Amino acid sequence: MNIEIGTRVWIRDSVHGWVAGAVAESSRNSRGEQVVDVESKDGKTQLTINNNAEDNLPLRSVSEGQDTLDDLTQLHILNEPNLLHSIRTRFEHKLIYTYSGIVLVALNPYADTSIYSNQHIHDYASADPPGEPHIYSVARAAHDGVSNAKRNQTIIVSGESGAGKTVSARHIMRYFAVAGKTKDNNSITSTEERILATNPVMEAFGNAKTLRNSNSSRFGRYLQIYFDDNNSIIGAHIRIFLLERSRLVYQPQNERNTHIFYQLCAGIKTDFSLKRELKLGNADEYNYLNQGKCSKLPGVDDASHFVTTRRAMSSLGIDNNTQKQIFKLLAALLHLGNIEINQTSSARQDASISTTDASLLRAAELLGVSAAAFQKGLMQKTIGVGRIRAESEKIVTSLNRDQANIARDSLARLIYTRLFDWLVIKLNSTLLSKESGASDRARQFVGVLDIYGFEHFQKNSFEQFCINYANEKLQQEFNNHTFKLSQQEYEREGLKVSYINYPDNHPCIDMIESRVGLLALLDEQCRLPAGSDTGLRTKMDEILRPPYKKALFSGSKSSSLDAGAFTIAHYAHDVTYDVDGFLEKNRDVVPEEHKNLLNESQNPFVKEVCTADLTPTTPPSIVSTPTQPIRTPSQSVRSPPSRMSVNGRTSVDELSSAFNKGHIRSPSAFSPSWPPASPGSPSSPNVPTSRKQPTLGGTFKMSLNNLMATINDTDTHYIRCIKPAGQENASWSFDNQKVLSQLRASGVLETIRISRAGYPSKMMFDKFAEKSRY
Ligand SMILES: Nc1ncnc2c1ncn2[C@@H]1O[C@H](COP(=O)(O)OP(=O)(O)OP(=O)(O)O)[C@@H](O)[C@H]1O
Repeated sequence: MNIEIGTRVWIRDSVHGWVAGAVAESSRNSRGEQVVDVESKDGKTQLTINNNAEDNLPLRSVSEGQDTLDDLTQLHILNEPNLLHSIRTRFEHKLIYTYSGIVLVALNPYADTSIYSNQHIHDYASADPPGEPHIYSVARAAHDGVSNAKRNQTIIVSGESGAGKTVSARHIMRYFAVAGKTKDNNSITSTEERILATNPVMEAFGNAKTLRNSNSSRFGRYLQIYFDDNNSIIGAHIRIFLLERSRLVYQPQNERNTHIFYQLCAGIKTDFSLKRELKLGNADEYNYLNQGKCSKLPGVDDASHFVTTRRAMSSLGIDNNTQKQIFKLLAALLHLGNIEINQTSSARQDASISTTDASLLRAAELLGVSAAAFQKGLMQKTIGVGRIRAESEKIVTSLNRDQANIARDSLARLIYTRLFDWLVIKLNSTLLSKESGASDRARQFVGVLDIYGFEHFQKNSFEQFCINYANEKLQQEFNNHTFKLSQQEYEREGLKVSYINYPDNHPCIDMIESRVGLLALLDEQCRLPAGSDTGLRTKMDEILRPPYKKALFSGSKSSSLDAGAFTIAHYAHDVTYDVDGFLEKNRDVVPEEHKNLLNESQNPFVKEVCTADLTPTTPPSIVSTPTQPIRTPSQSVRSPPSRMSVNGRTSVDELSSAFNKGHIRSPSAFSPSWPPASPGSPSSPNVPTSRKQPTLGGTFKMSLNNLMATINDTDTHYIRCIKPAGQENASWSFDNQKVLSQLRASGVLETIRISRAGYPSKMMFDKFAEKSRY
């Protein structure tokens, strides 16, 4: 390969990612390799051209209009810097959406753009929709898939925290609510109103202020919107994933608990009777709300949000009385967090709680349990020797203060998770009721998946592992889909491409979920009487290293990390995890005392939420009509229908069945016991998990596979949200490095790699002919 003088190229830059340059000089070294001097705004850079010229010195697109293309696959020279440059140039023109083949890249402007009016929806829903990329064109394509092709659709919205997933999902939901109406009659029917009302409710209970986003979703959600024969919306169904529970009892500096608690404290200030009944004060009086030191946020009116949440709950069939019961449970949690746990002066330093502790009395009253039983339940743990067959085989011991604090927090987390799951079941029963016959009329659905993006922090634990595992599964689905589309396109064009070597992340998924994979090893340790995190780490070295040693699994790369660290080479990034706490979180066992306490409650609502056999609503089982693939807004061809049927079981189902088998645990499949607990503490009884007892990792795997089965039966549309601004979230700000790392992690660049494996450059024939004349 010889690069000529004058060739316009990109060179790597540590600050900007890539900078533009041109080859100024060229020579050969003693090995015969070409050496070039590239001139850029920063001066001259010398580079040796080897076999990786495409990566070292990518060519710059210079043709007119290439830097504002609305579909990046039309780039004459498809490479990372050209793609970045185009996205950036469009963003500077205030164009936040760009197609990259089957993916809509959505940049968060952190500013009002006035492109989401009802008029815009009608325009994109019309017979002659605008060609400009928009989230509404993706929604439109999904709508067409349902109404014309009669196939189920999924819109996968992904991206890092603050990238705009929730806002995008809201826009998609609004599109469906408004698109079916005429321009003159925009009145939304009660069905659509109810679907939109799920947003304030789910966000109040599942979103929180974090450092990265003031309205961060602390769970994943798959919302299925159902259509009847006439293509009218008749209802919806929500599945939830991975609710973050640690936030309930602990918030880092400048972060908050879920919004509902602050809304409740602010909202009942003028409702004296409710305030008296709940005995609640200001949010900053509660340990579970004040740790982040931002219980009041400038510009946020929690009281008015409370009104919105209540109104939304009412329209979803949660009447005032039930709302009051919910608030009582929330208030009980706040009082629970304020119980003062001391230690006795005895040699054993047992935990002690005063019988007159006001918070204990209030929490006990609101939960409908006797204060004495409550006090006892928080200070003791029951352990058994071997398999417990009789009461007499149980040993009750006292906890010390730290252990009692952990027990108290784990009870709070359990109650909140159950409440969240109960709420989802409640909403689902209203969104698509069997009684009204709506579920029988359901024909197709559009699913909107709003899921957390890939995570790699300084310290990564079981939570990050689960999230990244979920992202691996989605990436695999994406790779297969993109690969199939490329093949179909080549076939259509009559091109013979015998083999495309695309990057397949199957080995990584296999390492996690195969019969001797990481999850199996984890479950095995959980079932061993002497199982431990270090035991797991040793097993991983023995079993995972040999087959996967090269790229996928390795011990810690950094000597500063302890022996518990291990690294997985994920498709997006290498992530080093800390094995500490994996067993504990995977077991997620509820202490005997907590089961007893909740079982003895005299409050019917507490019993219903915390101990009853929650029977979840299931979405109608609908199989997509096998038809010819349809086209996306960017003219890509959809994947052929798969033979899998829609799996009606929800994540809630799966854990509920675990519950039915006699284990009181959260029915949310993805609500692991986030916070680390000290070994041997009441929340981490070092008892082996029985074979029948489902583990969180196992349930998570099953739920992910169910989700994948659902998605695989649908035509998929991808929205990759990108947060282009730095930490301060400034409006219309674009940081090259930040965008690049998100493009890499989101799989947008993966499509390029797949394209490169086949025919990377695409040009219309007339353009090609014109260009070739020179
Ligand atoms: N299309 C948009 N136009 C203008 N502002 C936006 C847009 N999308 C997102 N934002 C802004 O960015 C903020 C964060 O967006 P959002 O809550 O949707 O992020 P997210 O990806 O769902 O984050 P998380 O994973 O933390 O839930 C919003 O509150 C809003 O201020």
